[in-house]
Amino acid sequence: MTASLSSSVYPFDGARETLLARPIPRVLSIAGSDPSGGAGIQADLKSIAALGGYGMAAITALTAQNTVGVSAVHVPPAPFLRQQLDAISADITLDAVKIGMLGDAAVIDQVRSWLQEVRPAVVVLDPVMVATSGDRLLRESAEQALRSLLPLAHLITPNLPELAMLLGEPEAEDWAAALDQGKRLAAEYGNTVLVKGGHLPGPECPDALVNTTGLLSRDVIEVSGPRIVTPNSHGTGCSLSSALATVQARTGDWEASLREVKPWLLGALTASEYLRVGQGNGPVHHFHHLRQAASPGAFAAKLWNAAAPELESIYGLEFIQQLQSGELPERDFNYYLAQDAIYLNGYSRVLARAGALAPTEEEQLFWARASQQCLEVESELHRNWLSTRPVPTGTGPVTKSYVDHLLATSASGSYAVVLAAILPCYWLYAEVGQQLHGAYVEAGAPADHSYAEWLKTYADPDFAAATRKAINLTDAAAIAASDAEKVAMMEAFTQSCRYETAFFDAPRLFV
Ligand SMILES: Nc1ncnc2c1ncn2[C@@H]1O[C@H](COP(=O)(O)OP(=O)(O)O)[C@@H](O)[C@H]1O
Ligand SMILES: Cc1ncc(COP(=O)(O)O)c(N)n1
Repeated sequence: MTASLSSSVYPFDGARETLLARPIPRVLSIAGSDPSGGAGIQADLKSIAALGGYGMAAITALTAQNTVGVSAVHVPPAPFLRQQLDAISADITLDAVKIGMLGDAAVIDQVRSWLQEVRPAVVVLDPVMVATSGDRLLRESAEQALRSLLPLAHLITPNLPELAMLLGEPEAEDWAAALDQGKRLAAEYGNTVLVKGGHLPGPECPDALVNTTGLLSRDVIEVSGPRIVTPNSHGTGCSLSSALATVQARTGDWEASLREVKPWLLGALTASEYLRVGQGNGPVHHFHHLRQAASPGAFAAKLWNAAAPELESIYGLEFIQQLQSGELPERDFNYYLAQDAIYLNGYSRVLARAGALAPTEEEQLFWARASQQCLEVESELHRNWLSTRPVPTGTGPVTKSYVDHLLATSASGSYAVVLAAILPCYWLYAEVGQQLHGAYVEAGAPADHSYAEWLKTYADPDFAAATRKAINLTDAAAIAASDAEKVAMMEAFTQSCRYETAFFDAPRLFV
């Protein structure tokens, strides 16, 4: 039983593969090479790394170019691009894909059929046609083929000439006309369009996410910023699109991604003067922020490494295996539920404490809501699950120790340390829940499974979103924390992880 069970509960290669957490997103750029390092895959790899991702590149075309212009383009045989793409996707899970220069229709065909097969979770398409210098990077005859790629992208990031060309219209002359075109393109292909203001005059340089299907909080989300007076705009479009792909894989939220990427790009444009590369339109400084702060996602990645062995232990527990197979004795399940209700009451107080310590109103609201939801789940447990069962009433030893640990941390720890103690209950529970629910669905969602109703509660997208947010807030708190505080965060986090495991194992020991 154990063998077949572990393969169904545990479809991936150990706890290393996680369904929710992408602290270091694996991002593939499918683009052309710019040997001067400012645009194309070179800009993409720098941008992906600058935003905390792991970058990969499948090269569609080689250009001979510098900051002044493009002198030659060589497109290798398209089937070889397909070999590159297959080699990557056969081995590596891709959290996001960014597509840039494609060169010609044969290349586009290969990319299209590969995308149709692999269906990456995040696809950002920068429909590169003409370089800043005015040189063509896509054959005119391939423009129709490029349109056929649009339905396979989640986000399209055309500049104004590209937006006009995709619609077959004259170029927009002001921001209102550009937004109007963006809306029409988004409606035509059912995806999100990023309308970019780089090619318009004026002191402001706005960008806007446009989607008319209700995916965003509004049809148009504008993020403005000052226009930097600089000739160094070579590769801004490439850098923006690959940075967005990376952050989107981490946050799952286009608006939040743009709000994170836009200031970074402004910093890169502002600091471009320090690079002194070339005589023409120089590149931007992708790593301008490096000395100022640790990269986003880095601390969350460390936490995840600490949690991975614990997750492995959880999947090995008899309780989890029996819950999955349906063979869990009812009295064990009842004990678990009763302890969970007691735990949630204590946990809710600690979430409220996080709200009290939060540095911004937005974070305060997030934790205050979480605290309230926790009490609501507790009363639902009593109403729907515990009222009809014979359950022990006292607080078990593991529940007591876990809640005491959380309360002690919340009494004396900083905001960052409290978040680190809180996080495993979100993260490990969400991971275990997704695995259990996934395995249940894979087994055909049998209605006669003793715990079918319970397993179904694990498929809650709101909880997954809240977990992602809790991870990001903890990571952000770590960036602002001192070294000593980071050590305390790691201790609080690992201790809570151990209690998570012990909590699932408690029915075996104490019933
Ligand atoms: N001078 C500038 N100052 C500030 N942001 C800029 C400037 N030029 C371009 N950007 C930003 O760079 C990104 C790329 O924009 P754009 O130049 O319109 O596209 P592309 O590089 O594809 O031609 C956008 O986010 C845009 O707002
Ligand atoms: C290989 C390659 N890909 C894309 C661009 C466009 O970059 P930009 O529009 O910023 O000049 C470029 N110049 N070279």
